[in-house]
Amino acid sequence: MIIKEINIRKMNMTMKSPFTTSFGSLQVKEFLLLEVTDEFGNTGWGESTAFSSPWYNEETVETNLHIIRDFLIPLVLDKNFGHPDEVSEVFAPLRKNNMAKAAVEGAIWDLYAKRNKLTLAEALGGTAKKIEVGISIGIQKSTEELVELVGTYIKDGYKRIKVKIKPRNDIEIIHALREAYPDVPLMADANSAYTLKDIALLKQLDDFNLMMIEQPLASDDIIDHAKLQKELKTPICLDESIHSMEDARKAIELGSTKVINIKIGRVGGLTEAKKIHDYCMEKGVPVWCGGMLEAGIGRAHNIALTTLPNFLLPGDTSGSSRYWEQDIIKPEVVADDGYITVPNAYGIGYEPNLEVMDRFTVEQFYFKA
Ligand SMILES: O=C(O)CCC(=O)c1ccccc1C(=O)O
Ligand SMILES: [Mg+2]
Repeated sequence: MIIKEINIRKMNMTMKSPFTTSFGSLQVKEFLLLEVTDEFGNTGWGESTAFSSPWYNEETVETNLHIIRDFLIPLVLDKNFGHPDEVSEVFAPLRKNNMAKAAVEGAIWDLYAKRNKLTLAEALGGTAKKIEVGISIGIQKSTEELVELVGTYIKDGYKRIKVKIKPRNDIEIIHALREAYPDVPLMADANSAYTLKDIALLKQLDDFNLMMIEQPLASDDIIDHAKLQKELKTPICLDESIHSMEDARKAIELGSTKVINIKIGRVGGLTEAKKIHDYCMEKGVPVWCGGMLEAGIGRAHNIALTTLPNFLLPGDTSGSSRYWEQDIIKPEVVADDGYITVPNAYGIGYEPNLEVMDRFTVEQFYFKA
């Protein structure tokens, strides 16, 4: 397939409610969408998961725009690819900037699947017809409000509840949630808010039968996580620390993690995500699909990835309506009793809703071979 046209949309959408983590609060979401077109007029869509500011990782919407326009597009425009894995190869000499790479590679994966009359899930080798999903809940104003909110999501049927914790907003809320919901599959995500000085406090979490604790220590660490895991019964799951299959290998060899959260953007695209998945499967380490508060295009990519067999735990991919008044795809993603049905249509399986997309597009950049 020859990449003939690329259109970048800079989007600005406001979420229904702010999402608060240990590193800050987010409600207005700026992000990039990419549409690629081949020599026959087939199209594919990708979404960048970088935020406006570099607090989750070092990338931003603006750095992604710079890297995509000035470095990645010249490597793909008017070039011929037999398979999207080759895109990942041509991007490899450029260091990091994984979310920028993933947005371009993701659009080409969708295009590839459509051209070959496959669903994106099939193109990846996934077989699940429906996926189990959980929900990730930000820090709330009070413990009472959190307990109530969690109750509504349990009623909705979400298969796993994840709550954000940070110092002084941890043991008390987990204790309250366990009192209210003794048996619900529950986990906590610290987004790197702790250090090894907090071992005694983190050990208290062992009393609450959590499925796992996500990224308790520094965002670039795998050494201290190994030390912490030796002290904890609760399994550690790494998010921020894993950018590649090599990172996954090292973390698993060191004993820093027992579960891995795979985010397509963080690892540089679906090709690398699949490599991490396959490596973890071989090692008996379960994975699940993380989320970056995506709009419909990114959400659709997450659903396709989750159909691979080692996605053994419910991920963060909730339905569109949990985030947006109106999503940018048709139909919207629906989570029903904690299940999302994998779409049958070719490629990502959802159509772009151009009317809604246009409404939230603030700028476009068009490239033609
Ligand atoms: O609902 C989602 O998309 C996942 C939300 C989430 O947990 C998250 C959202 C923004 C940045 C980081 C994270 C995370 O998984 O750490
Ligand atoms: Mg996380």
